[in-house]
Amino acid sequence: MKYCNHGADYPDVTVFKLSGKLLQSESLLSEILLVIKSWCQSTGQQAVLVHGGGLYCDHWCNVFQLPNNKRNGMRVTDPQQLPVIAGALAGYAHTKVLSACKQAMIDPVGMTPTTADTLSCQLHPDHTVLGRVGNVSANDPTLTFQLLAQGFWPVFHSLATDQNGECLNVNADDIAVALADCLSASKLVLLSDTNGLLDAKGQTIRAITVDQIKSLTEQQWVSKGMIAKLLAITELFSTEGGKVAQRSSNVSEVIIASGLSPHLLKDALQGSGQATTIKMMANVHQWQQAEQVEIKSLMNIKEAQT
Ligand SMILES: Nc1ncnc2c1ncn2[C@@H]1O[C@H](COP(=O)(O)OP(=O)(O)O)[C@@H](O)[C@H]1O
Ligand SMILES: CC(=O)N[C@@H](CCC(=O)OP(=O)(O)O)C(=O)O
Repeated sequence: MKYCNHGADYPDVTVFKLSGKLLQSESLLSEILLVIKSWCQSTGQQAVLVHGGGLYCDHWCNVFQLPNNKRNGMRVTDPQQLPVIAGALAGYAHTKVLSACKQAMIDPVGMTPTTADTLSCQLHPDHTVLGRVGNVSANDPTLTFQLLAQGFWPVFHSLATDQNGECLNVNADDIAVALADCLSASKLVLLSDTNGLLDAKGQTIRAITVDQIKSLTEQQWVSKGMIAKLLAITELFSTEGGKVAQRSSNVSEVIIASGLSPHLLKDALQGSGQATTIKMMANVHQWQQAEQVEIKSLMNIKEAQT
């Protein structure tokens, strides 16, 4: 990555991704933003927001009798669907988030992921199946850093353009991961509608390491968007000689939590709530000892597999 480890002059950034499911109540959304703001004030972190809007795409595609198909949580996007999807993501959902920021006394600046070449975007490698879906990677954090330095909160939607200026639909989790990489964020927080990754009994798996992700995505009880989310996270890390090695990104911790309750989010950000934390450390026992984390449910999965 081009812009990693760029030294102390740059802000300590946490990227927060808001699922489209959290945008339905503007008052809930602004309460969530207040929790994020207060956490940033107490930790010295600077927030960059990314939002989805999948449920609005579903709704408007149904209204206009357009197809509504997904593969492992990724929307299959026909060219004829794009204007509707663009309106849902970069118009309807985006405006809702900007407006909730105002309610929370936050100064937002709305951003397209490819504005000022922040991210670069190409047609997805699986485009023969997925259609007009994009794949993003880190490129130039300059504008985002300038906005942060001036006290603004950059807010990204997930509609991007490729090198020819063609519009592509990108999964918002992928945007969040690429931004975390681009901004050398120390944390990535993915806010959805479940208390993190749930096991077969519906209990939160509180701690996993990145090298366990692949086998988790093969479990029957992990499906749909959770597969896309977990696979997106692996992009921040790489393995070397069978061991997990951190990629050039700064991210050391990813949290998957619910954004449906400000109270639960507060706990999750303090590391004490019903949420899943994904760390790079390869040895889960080491981590358990180091952080006194309860990972019984995860160990059950491992036992069941052996
Ligand atoms: N094991 C699991 N734990 C939690 N959620 C899961 C699991 N398996 C499937 N899911 C589904 O994945 C969804 C989250 O993915 P997605 O719908 O893409 O969310 P988002 O809107 O946050 O991107 C959850 O709402 C849930 O329905
Ligand atoms: C390619 C792809 O899957 N794009 C997503 C973009 C929106 C999104 O990711 O929204 P949520 O975070 O609310 O799920 C979609 O069309 O639904």
